[in-house]
Amino acid sequence: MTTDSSLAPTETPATGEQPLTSVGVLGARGRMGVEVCTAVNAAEDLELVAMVDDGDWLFNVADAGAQVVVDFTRPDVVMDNIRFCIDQNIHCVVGTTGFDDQKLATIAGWLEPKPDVGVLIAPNFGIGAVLLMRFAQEAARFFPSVEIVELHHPGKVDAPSGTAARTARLVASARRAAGLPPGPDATREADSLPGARGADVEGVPVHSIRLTGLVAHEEVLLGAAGETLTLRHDSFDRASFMPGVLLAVRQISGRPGLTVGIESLLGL
Ligand SMILES: NC(=O)C1=CN([C@@H]2O[C@H](COP(=O)(O)OP(=O)(O)OC[C@H]3O[C@@H](n4cnc5c(N)ncnc54)[C@H](O)[C@@H]3O)[C@@H](O)[C@H]2O)C=CC1
Ligand SMILES: O=C(O)C1=N[C@H](C(=O)O)C[C@H](O)C1
Repeated sequence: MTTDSSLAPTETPATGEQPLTSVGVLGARGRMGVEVCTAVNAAEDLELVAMVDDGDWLFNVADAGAQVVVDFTRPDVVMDNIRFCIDQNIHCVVGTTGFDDQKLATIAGWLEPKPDVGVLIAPNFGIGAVLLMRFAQEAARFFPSVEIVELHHPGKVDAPSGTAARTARLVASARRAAGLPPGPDATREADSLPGARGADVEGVPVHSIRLTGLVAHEEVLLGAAGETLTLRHDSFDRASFMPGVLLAVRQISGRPGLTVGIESLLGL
């Protein structure tokens, strides 16, 4: 195991005499699951011991002795998977989206009697996306207008994206802390078609685009008198998420309890 936060996906820390960390992947046949299995297989300090997808026996991960489970499944099944892992004393690294405060509180409750088990839930493992969220949070109080556009492949099951929802919440919270209204400074009252101004996440409009050819992209547009600032992140390939996923897999056993986002792992 390493605490090295170096993020090159192909870089494998020297293992010496250290035992391998056993990893199980849930959603192993999905777009992200396939990529995670490849990344774990390529890491010399990790061992892929179980690949589970819909219809497979979930106990496979426990039977195979997984110490860490990585979940990239669906918002409607992920809570059951996390509950199972906690019950089995297996650490959990979760990329699946769809978490609100209530679900996070439920997981924290499940973890109470299990002080050694770690669950990390990150709406985005891409380093650039994490930085985009941080930059948006920093910029929010300087601009009266802020809107978010997220753009994804058409197979995505949820909208808005978990990343966009979290970005909006972080922006709204930064604005509240500065004594500002959540934004935007434009009205929705004259909209002739419902939805024309996007979804409202804590007062921040979020617009979702689904387009063949895209992978995962987000823009935060901020406006003030006579100027705009556009922050944009693009994941052109799912490989972009793997350094963050592997970092979390390597660190989770040293981080018991619930962690949201990989910011703290990156020293942010
Ligand atoms: N946090 C991050 O950085 C990222 C998060 N995601 C999120 O990850 C999730 C999965 O995304 P994709 O891989 O694109 O979806 P996908 O639809 O390609 O894959 C999901 C897989 O989960 C499987 N599955 C469904 N129910 C299951 C169950 N009960 N047990 C085990 N496997 C089950 C499906 O059969 C499928 O193979 C989504 O919520 C997405 O938003 C995606 C990319 C990056
Ligand atoms: O489904 C995806 O593809 C992605 N999902 C995550 C999200 O909803 O934010 C992360 C990234 O945007 C890719």
